[in-house]
Amino acid sequence: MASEAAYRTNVWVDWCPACGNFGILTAMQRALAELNIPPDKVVDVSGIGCSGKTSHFLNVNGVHNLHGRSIPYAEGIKLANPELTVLVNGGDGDLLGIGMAHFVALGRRNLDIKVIIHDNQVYGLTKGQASPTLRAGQRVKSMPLPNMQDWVNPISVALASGYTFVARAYALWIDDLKEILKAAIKHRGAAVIDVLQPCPTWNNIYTPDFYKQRLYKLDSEKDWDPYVKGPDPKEVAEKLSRAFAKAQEWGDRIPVGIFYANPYVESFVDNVSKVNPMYMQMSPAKNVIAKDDGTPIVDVPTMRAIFKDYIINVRKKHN
Ligand SMILES: Cc1ncc(C[n+]2csc(CCOP(=O)(O)OP(=O)(O)O)c2C)c(N)n1
Ligand code: SF4
Ligand SMILES: [Mg+2]
Repeated sequence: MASEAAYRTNVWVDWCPACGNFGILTAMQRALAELNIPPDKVVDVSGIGCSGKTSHFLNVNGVHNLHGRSIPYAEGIKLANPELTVLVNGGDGDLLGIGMAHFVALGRRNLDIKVIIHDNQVYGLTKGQASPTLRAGQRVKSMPLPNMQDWVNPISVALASGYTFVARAYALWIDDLKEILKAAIKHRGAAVIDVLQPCPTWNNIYTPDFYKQRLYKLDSEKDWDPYVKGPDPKEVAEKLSRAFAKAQEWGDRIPVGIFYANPYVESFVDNVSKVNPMYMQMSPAKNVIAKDDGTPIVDVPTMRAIFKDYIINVRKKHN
């Protein structure tokens, strides 16, 4: 097993004291260490926000990207080099506000990327405005008036978008979060973990005390089993309905754990491999793109040969 320290950078972690992001960072470092994934085989793409700084603090390849655009950037990385473990760390504003369309599109594609939502219900970096996960009528301390818009439920949106691994965790329950992260990373397909993350600086509603009184683990429910056991549409429908029903619980009791996991849906990489059987051996990152003198290599005959049969079959089907 690699050591947790191998995933730490020597950059000063400048989040506020007691910020829930510390728990998320530690859980990620431990999960990667326990899975023994070398840092150079992992990429973390993050957006803009306090959460966006994660890519500086996790010792893997990192991209601190444009606000809301981490998912398409991560998709490009994964498609160019499908052997990498690709993580996205973003805020609730970054992923469910400005970046929402990309969030939905990733679920639909089921591309093997792990999205970690730092869900603090505020725009932390810009001083505590309401984010898309703050409920209507709520007013955190920097808001002059209560929130006029209602929330989006990240679990319901993820289930409806087609994510094949959907979970919620709590940033201060580091061991549980670590285990969920490990399961998400091992899952072949698009995964999302909505991490409830206290922001002690701006969010005076969703505090550790609030969560302590309400959170319960889905695992503790009798007969809770979120994993689909086979490619049976009836079972899929039943597991999805249960997950949707659980996602509506947000009050005196708030569930955390894995809501839904379906390993039987083909990932986008599997689908691309069907179109191009040489994809894994010849993914874009493996291609030599220039000669020693810098002249670009465009190997049209090889590409044509790879796609010929596929194109003939498609034409036959549509003629
Ligand atoms: C295109 C663009 N619009 C707006 C901003 C301003 N901005 C910076 S961070 C942020 C929101 C951060 O909130 P969230 O994504 O929830 O992250 P947190 O700070 O809470 O971790 C906004 C609106 C920006 N940087 N770029
Ligand atoms: S503002 Fe909130 S989310 Fe940002 S670092 Fe401080 S406590 Fe964390
Ligand atoms: Mg936020």
